[in-house]
Amino acid sequence: MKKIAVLGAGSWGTALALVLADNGHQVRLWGHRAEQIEEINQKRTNEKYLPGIQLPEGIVGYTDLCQALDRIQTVVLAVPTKAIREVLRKVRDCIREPITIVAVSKGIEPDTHKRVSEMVEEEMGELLKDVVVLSGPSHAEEVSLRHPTTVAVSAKNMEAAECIQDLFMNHQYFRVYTNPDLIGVELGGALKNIIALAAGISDGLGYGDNAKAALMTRGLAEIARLGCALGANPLTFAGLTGVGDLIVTCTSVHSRNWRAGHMLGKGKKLDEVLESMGMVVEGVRTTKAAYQLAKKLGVKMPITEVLYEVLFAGKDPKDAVDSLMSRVKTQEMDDLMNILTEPQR
Ligand SMILES: NC(=O)C1=CN([C@@H]2O[C@H](COP(=O)(O)OP(=O)(O)OC[C@H]3O[C@@H](n4cnc5c(N)ncnc54)[C@H](OP(=O)(O)O)[C@@H]3O)[C@@H](O)[C@H]2O)C=CC1
Ligand SMILES: O=C(CO)COP(=O)(O)O
Repeated sequence: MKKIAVLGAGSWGTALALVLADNGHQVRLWGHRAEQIEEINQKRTNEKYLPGIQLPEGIVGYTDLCQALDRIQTVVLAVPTKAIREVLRKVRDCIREPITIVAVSKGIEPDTHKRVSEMVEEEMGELLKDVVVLSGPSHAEEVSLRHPTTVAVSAKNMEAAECIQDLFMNHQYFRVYTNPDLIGVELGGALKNIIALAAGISDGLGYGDNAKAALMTRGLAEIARLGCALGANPLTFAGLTGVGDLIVTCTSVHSRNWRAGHMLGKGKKLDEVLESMGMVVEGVRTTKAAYQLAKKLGVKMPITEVLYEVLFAGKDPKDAVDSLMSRVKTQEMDDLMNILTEPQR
């Protein structure tokens, strides 16, 4: 039995706290809203983020970050990517010994183009023992119902990743693989959110399965192109953190990214969509980061480019689809063959 702190009492932090508590660990779930933490401790529910779920006794809610981190060696970081730097700066003020951070957020930072593990390294410096990334097809809503789920963990230090594999592995419903390709694991989880937004738009416009299959397949091609330009192993994109997460996010009503896209396709404006969601839609910031990266590296990402125009330049979603369909003819496997035959960085 270990003591673990989970930072971020939203959907994913609470669902992962539940897995860890089911595995017999003592879990301190930190959140910044007093009334929500009181609800977790008094009623054993977190109705806003996981309606109808009864939380195990092994989870104790905290609003005081330093208390939550007292004598803790392993921290699960489950806040939106936008909040990571701010939260880690507070963490640094609470601890004296290096800790292991399990990073479960999915995104790329605009402008710096940092992956989550890179942001963690930058912010924690010498107070970081290891950063392990956990990613894969895993909606919090289904994990909290204890429905069978698979994820992968990755790190520069694979021994640390194996320890985290053991921590989360639950033989009834939560199966954890290791994957040594840290870059690929992080990029697959972050970039699929862009395609999920696009798939939601397509569904919102009333297009059918053909259009969504096209977006998912050609989306995976552009994820792999950018990923490989950044040093990922192309095979990772055929795994859980690549196509696996792409499937779950593009085809599920649980997905916040798909739901936001669906509203955009129905004609709502981005601001009102984000306001009405009440939960993080990571794909919006990641679209900006991927658009910038694609331009910088000269990587073709047509779906990301038109989505960027829809989100940030007022392009009509229907016109975005038309501009994708009217592109010059090309050979389907051209770039993919280059990825598979050229040595990766
Ligand atoms: N939900 C899922 O199924 C999965 C999510 N993820 C990833 O996990 C990350 C978190 O997502 P998710 O849990 O869904 O997001 P939610 O929107 O459900 O929850 C985010 C939580 O973080 C809190 N938060 C936001 N900013 C801060 C801050 N500055 N300080 C402290 N707490 C803060 C929010 O508080 P408040 O209530 O005040 O907004 C909320 O409790 C994302 O990167 C997402 O991509 C990964 C896999 C699955
Ligand atoms: O990453 C997820 C599932 O694996 C959750 O996706 P959303 O953030 O779109 O809900």
